[in-house]
Amino acid sequence: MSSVITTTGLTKRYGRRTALSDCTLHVPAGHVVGLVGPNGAGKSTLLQLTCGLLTPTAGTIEVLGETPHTGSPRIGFVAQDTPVYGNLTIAEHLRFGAHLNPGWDQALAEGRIAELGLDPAQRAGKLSGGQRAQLALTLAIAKRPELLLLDEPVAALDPLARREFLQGLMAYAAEHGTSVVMSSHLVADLERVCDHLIVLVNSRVRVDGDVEELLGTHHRLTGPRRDPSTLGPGRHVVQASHTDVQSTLVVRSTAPVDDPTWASDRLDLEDLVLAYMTEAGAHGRDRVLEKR
Ligand SMILES: Nc1ncnc2c1ncn2[C@@H]1O[C@H](COP(=O)(O)OP(=O)(O)OP(=O)(O)O)[C@@H](O)[C@H]1O
Repeated sequence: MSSVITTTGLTKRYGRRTALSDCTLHVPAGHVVGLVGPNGAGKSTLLQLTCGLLTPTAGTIEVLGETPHTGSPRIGFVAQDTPVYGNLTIAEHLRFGAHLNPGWDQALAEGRIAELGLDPAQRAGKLSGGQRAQLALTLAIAKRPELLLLDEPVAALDPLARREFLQGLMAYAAEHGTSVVMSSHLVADLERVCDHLIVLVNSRVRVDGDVEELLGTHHRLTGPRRDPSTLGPGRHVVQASHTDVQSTLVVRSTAPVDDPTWASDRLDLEDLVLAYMTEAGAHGRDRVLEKR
């Protein structure tokens, strides 16, 4: 499977602060990828490295087969603060986009502005936060990029606008074969649209995989209290909590857990992400339980 983003040992430090550490990833082409993690985990840093706005401190990154550089017409990037020019009208933004981008699709841009009910003569500075986000997305997709990078694109949108935005994005990506990487804290939204998930915690990649496969291999086990190390080989305990009498584990395992004293449930994506975030917060390290 071809990759749109390949990183090896990718590390970014700002002075003494490490924003991204030893990150090795293969983001498959033609997918909608969710990028999640707590505040400060390194999501924006990874997206900015991907579009060439930042350069690595160590390690390598290749995007669409080349070293990323700013201004690439092959990459559309919508930053977290959805930058637009307050004094320019929407129509002027579109003209600016057409001037800068050889593959600019004016009909797509105008059609989207009309669908959103926005007046092309309106100055961007007078738009609401959600409307600015929609304008920024329109500018990014009208470039007809091969890869679309969106940093918390739905944060400013109301629930209905969010659903419409995500449905529109999926339809667009499927129709044009565009790869999308989208960061968000709204994991339930991502579960509806993403088929690949990356979880960053404490500057490190904790999960990188196909959503279906992740949901199929993670389980919540509940049973009488015991030491999780009795689970056997090949089981990665992501999160463990105990009362006096009961243990609850979130486990990653390819083989079924055949001990009948455990009750096993599937997780949704939000539970899965929270398990990785909670465990990292509590212990800050992996706990892989292998029987020797
Ligand atoms: N320009 C900068 N100078 C110094 N430190 C920075 C800079 N940008 C980010 N950082 C630090 O790098 C770390 C990762 O930040 P980043 O913005 O990538 O996280 P994030 O996962 O996108 O967070 P959020 O969900 O809050 O947007 C944080 O500790 C942040 O304080």
